[in-house]
Amino acid sequence: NDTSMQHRNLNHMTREERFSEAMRRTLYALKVLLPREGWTPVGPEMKYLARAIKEFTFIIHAGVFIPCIMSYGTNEQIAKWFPLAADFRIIGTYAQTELGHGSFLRGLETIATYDRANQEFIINCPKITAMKWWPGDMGKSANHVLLMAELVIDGKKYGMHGFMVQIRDLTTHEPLPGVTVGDIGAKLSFESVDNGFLYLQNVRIPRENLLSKLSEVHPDGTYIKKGNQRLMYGSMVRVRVNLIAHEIVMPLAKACTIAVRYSAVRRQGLINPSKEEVPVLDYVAQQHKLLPQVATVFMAHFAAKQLVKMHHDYSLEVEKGNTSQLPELHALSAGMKACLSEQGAAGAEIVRRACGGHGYSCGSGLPFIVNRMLATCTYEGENTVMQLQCARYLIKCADQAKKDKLTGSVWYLSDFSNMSCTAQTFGDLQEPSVLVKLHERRAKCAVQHAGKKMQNMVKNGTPAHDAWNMMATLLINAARAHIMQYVVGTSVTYISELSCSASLKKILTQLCALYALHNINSNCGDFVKFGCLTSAQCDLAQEAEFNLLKQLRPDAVGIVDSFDFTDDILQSCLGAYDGNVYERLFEWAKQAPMNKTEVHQDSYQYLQPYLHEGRDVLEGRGRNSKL
Ligand SMILES: CCCCC/C=C/C(=O)SCCNC(=O)CCNC(=O)[C@H](O)C(C)(C)COP(=O)(O)OP(=O)(O)OC[C@H]1O[C@@H](n2cnc3c(N)ncnc32)[C@H](O)[C@@H]1OP(=O)(O)O
Ligand SMILES: Cc1cc2nc3c(=O)[nH]c(=O)nc-3n(C[C@H](O)[C@H](O)[C@H](O)COP(=O)(O)OP(=O)(O)OC[C@H]3O[C@@H](n4cnc5c(N)ncnc54)[C@H](O)[C@@H]3O)c2cc1C
Repeated sequence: NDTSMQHRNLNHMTREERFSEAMRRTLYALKVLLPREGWTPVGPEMKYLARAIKEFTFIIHAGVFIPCIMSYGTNEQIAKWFPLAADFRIIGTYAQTELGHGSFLRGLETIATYDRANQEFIINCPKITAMKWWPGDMGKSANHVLLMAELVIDGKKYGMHGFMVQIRDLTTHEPLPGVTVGDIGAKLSFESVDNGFLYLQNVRIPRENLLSKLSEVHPDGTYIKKGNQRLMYGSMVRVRVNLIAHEIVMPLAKACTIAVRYSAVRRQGLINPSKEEVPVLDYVAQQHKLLPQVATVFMAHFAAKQLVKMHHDYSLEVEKGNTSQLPELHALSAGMKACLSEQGAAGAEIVRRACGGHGYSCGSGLPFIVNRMLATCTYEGENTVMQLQCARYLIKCADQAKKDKLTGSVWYLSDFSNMSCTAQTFGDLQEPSVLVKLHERRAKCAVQHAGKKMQNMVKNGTPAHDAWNMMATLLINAARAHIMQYVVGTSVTYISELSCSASLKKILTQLCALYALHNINSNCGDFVKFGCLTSAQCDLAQEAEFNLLKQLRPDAVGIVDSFDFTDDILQSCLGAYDGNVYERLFEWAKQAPMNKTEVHQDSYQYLQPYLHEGRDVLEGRGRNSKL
């Protein structure tokens, strides 16, 4: 109810206005919501903040820069930098991606050369492709960067390391000498975020600015490794784990809330010619578009909770020096981020399109969500690259499964029990245990299929790297199958262990079955090819899905209401709680800057001669058109 937190109409603001407004709101919210001395980077308030501020800034500062200080800094470095960053007395970003490289980190070109005489690092972008490009909050806000650069000592390269580099004066906010920095310009979304470019030429930083938890450089230039170097990738694992909830589950929940509510209000056409126009939500085709996406919200939420728990447990182990869980966590987080962002972004577009013309209006709030979700398929590891990382782990585990009993998320690869499906009715295929088994079998076969294809190629003389490249599509499918079985399996377990009313558990179980069946029906080629289902059973799977749509239809609005988004957070004329769609759309349109005046003077000056000629002709005074 605080007017300072009320959303202005973002769609009718310029990019610069949105950038400033997001900064004002974020800092105001932090000041109001999170007392400074008690500020913690994550907590219930932050969850509220994430929901309450449709567009906020300092995402990378809070979500990546600060956690990286914790991950890569020594205790002394954390003691120095964390309090400054937590209180926004310095603003930072995570500068890794370059103009020429984003996925292939070993190709990054920014260099940090150790100058023994002065005990400094000299930072350089040797050519234009080495310029840092994309980091959020970097263009105009950040005065520091956590710069990922190749460490060089006496001409020898030591790989990517993290360096704290100040880029702007703390008094004037002007770029420091050797620093060229700015905003990269308009993007598909994140209008309020100043994703930036950063060109560094002979910028000097003290030796102490190498974040040294995992390695350090002594004054004489001696390089010391201090732990599992793969922990250097740890920040990306953490962000991938956490972004699923905030950038995939929540936006998809908003999109579903808007689309389902609108579909319950929008009447269009007839089902029974003798009856009145129906709400479009009564069309099974509309239910088939919307309800599986609603189910995806819940299943992705349950799986994400499990992944966050896994990351938390892993982090505790890392503190004890045990990094054995890292490979599995990397594979799972990379695969989950890729597959759920793919599903989520596609799902948001499906439900947007299901809202017809008004779904194309920014007044629906849907284009904002769709465009923003598209970015999740690219940042924090481009999806294809992430799916191949997941597949790399699966192929290794499949080889290991031939001699060992596997545990964790890949346990099913060493399960050689009979997995044939005996379903005789569509009801059998709504059983959670049957759906879990089907997904495990499909995943196991997909992984084995990809592995066998590569093995045969190598046996016939193809180099392993070429076999990998040529079978990439099968490997990506195996990664998707693995994640789907993980999502279905963890969701079934989560729901079974949930202490809630029987009626709620029934709905959640139906949603879980709908998610699994929609996935089966969308990939039935795999399920038949790998012998998981017969063609007749595929028909039953479709019947089972349609039956669930019918069962869930009456509760559809209640289910999305349970996401509990306020109208102010949704910012949607179609999804407002009162359902007054048309009045809200009309009011929203009238606020458009184009409607500030009845006549748009700039365009009128061009039109005027033509209008007056038309007037004269119609009033009998003018000459007829040449035509
Ligand atoms: C709200 C909006 C916020 C938006 C914020 C956005 C921020 C960003 O986008 S930050 C930039 C994100 N960029 C990336 O994610 C880059 C993706 N690329 C990579 O992570 C790596 O280049 C790679 C994993 C694709 C390749 O790594 P590389 O070492 O070059 O090569 P390999 O594939 O041979 O891997 C070697 C070895 O290391 C293991 N490994 C790789 N990554 C990780 C990791 N994150 N954690 C743990 N282990 C990792 C990999 O599995 C291999 O292991 P083995 O199979 O045992 O050899
Ligand atoms: C909104 C947004 C915010 C971002 N924020 C940050 C940030 O704060 N900090 C930061 O450092 N970066 C940030 N990034 C950059 C982001 O991390 C990179 O864009 C991402 O890692 C992909 O790298 P790239 O753009 O160089 O694409 P490339 O790596 O050039 O990939 C281009 C395409 O090539 C294909 N490809 C690449 N490698 C392979 C492979 N091995 N196998 C098969 N196909 C492949 C894929 O189709 C891929 O889409 C952000 C990006 C966006 C869009």
